[in-house]
Amino acid sequence: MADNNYEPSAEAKAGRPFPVSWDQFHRDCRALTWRLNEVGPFHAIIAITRGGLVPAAIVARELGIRIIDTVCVASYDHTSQGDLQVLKGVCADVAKLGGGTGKGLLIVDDLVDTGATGRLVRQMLPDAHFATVYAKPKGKPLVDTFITEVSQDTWIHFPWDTALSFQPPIRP
Ligand SMILES: O=P(O)(O)OC[C@H]1O[C@H](OP(=O)(O)OP(=O)(O)O)[C@H](O)[C@@H]1O
Ligand code: HPA
Ligand SMILES: [Mg+2]
Repeated sequence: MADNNYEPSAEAKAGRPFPVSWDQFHRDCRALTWRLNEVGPFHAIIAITRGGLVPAAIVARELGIRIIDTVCVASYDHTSQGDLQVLKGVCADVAKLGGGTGKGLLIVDDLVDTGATGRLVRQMLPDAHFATVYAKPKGKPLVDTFITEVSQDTWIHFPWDTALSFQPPIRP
């Protein structure tokens, strides 16, 4: 019997796959850092877990930043904005460095899609600089610096979520 409550995943809705290799991701993070180097200096980096952890490590290495905090966010249903839960906020030492509003702090995430996560962290730290590697049109206005824009119907496959596998030829 058909399941009438079936809700396709955000990935299935997006439809257009965009696989990113480790090499490409590293290159894109470096390109992002070149731009951020023009904006800083920053007192500390705040990685939005979990996707922001990898770019944050690369950006921190390139900019020589050693104070790194996390904002831990869990989204249970990616199809609506109300389902985000902050599991851990910015720690007091880092919040103090940003004067309470985030001034001089750099927030890093792998991408913005609908902008729900970005909106949440912006509310927490309105004066922080928000950087992502990739941006989709809906979330783009929330980001201060990003490297590559992809269409809203694209689903980015990050290297930590994927593995090499056989692909059938285009012409069978
Ligand atoms: O702009 P949005 O629609 O909020 O989507 C962007 C967020 O979604 C992904 O994280 P996800 O919540 O899937 O969790 P993860 O980082 O732990 O993989 C991504 O890492 C961003 O944080
Ligand atoms: O395009 C995406 N790829 C991976 N995770 C995501 N979370 C929201 N959008 C995406
Ligand atoms: Mg994330």
